[in-house]
Amino acid sequence: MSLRHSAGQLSKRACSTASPASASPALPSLLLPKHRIIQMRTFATPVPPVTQNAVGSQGPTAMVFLNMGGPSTTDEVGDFLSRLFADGDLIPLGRLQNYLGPLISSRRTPKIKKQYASIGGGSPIRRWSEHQNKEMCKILDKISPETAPHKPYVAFRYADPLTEEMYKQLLADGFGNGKGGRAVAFTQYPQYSCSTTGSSLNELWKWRQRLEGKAGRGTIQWSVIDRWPVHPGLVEAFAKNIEDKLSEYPKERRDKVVLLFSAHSLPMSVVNRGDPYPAEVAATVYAVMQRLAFSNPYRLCWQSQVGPSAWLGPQTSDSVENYIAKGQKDLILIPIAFTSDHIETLYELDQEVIGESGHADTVKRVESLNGSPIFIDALATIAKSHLDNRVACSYQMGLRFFCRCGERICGINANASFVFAMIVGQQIACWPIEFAPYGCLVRSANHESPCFRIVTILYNRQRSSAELAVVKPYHRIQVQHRFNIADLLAAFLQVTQHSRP
Ligand SMILES: C=CC1=C(C)c2cc3[nH]c(cc4nc(cc5[nH]c(cc1n2)c(C)c5CCC(=O)O)C(CCC(=O)O)=C4C)c(C)c3C=C
Ligand SMILES: [Fe+2]
Repeated sequence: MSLRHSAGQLSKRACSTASPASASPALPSLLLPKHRIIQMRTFATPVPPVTQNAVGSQGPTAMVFLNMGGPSTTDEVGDFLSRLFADGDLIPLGRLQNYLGPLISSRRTPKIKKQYASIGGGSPIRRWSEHQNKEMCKILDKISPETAPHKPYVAFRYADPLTEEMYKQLLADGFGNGKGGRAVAFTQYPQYSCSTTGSSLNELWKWRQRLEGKAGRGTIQWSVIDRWPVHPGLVEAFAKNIEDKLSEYPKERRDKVVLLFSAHSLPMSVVNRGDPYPAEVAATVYAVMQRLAFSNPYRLCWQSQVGPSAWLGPQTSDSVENYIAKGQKDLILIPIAFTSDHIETLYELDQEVIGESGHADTVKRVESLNGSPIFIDALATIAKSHLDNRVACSYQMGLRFFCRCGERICGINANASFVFAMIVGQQIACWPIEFAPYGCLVRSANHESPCFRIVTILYNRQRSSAELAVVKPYHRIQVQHRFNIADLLAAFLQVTQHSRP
């Protein structure tokens, strides 16, 4: 079997035709030498893709843009903030979430309303997201006819259209409901954070379970584009906008303009648990500078911290102040972690940082990617290679447990005696259940995710052994193998290291 077949296909096959025993060979293979693992891949049988029409296309394909969203009008600010402060993936308030969340959001609403009023009465993110997705789908129809037609959908975490609304629309449009069909969840955060993309995926998965969890066969086959921090098209789009802005400075000063990349900050508590976002943002910055042949001095700084806790620095506003105080007044601000304009570019950077710098003629900001044709082409290229590769998600997703971001979601405490595993293609990822991704899934009747084949491993702490059980909906757990949990984890790490494409 080609590695390129999606785990979704594997899971569908396993669920619809096989007894639990048919899923077992992949796991023992982890304990085998590498050549045996590769051999096993070639034995498996390819599964034809789901087709929804009779003319040979695998389409339609739903292309679902995930993002946080923003209030389109000032009247929506209250709801936007109350959803945002209710999200424990973004702002973990523990047991006090339901009490403190509404309190903080209602206190914050008047101030934030004024900010949205001053940028034209709302966030442009919905307009840009719909435009970018529509244009990307037009390109995809041309470059990927085998998965056409591509249908654009937007799922926001805190504003309309919410994930629930998008999912219901998908079902109304003929996806799922026994017909299967393919949908790609395409995060619009280029760099992965558990607080952003992670939160959107958990929300998507929650609604998938609610709306399709009991549907059985013919549910939507999901796969995920979870990050794309150094895609050449993204890098080119940023670089082009920077070159355009640099050209506004007189030639003799141009090389000395300091490029100040600015990304939304993260609380240090999130950084310290290993969230990949800071490293991925830095990777984008370095790739852009490489493309610019390091034409200018540059720095990365962080903006928009909220509340009194420690956040990743230096703060963008402090950096600008310091450079100006030292006589460096030619500065270009480059928002590097968001793909369209929003309150942090239009209000915080333009009005606060630049407006209050006293040097609005020499401190400038590059255009956000918004309608950039280079950027929209890049989106199409990223989507095309994802569709071609038929992988469920990036390898990085399997290591999500290292940053412990599933701990809270799962609601199972750290002493839980379960290990959770998923098979991604022919790979296996596993981790203590309290760190499992899509934690809600573990509690659901149907142990199958949109992307992954799920197996559960019951871990017996006293015996330090584990029992692999394939959990089928409405079936008793069937124990199939016993093995040492340390071996299993070691094998997992070995497999992921050796079998990257
Ligand atoms: C990559 C971008 C972002 C990361 C990472 C991120 C993390 C993060 N944000 C908060 C708290 C708030 N963010 C708010 C607004 C907001 N955040 C981002 C992007 C990221 N946030 C954007 C683009 C926006 C604005 C949306 C728009 O206008 O379209 C807000 C609300 C505004 C406010 O009250 O100041 C809060 C609150 C945390 C705690 C966090 C990391 C854990
Ligand atoms: Fe934020």
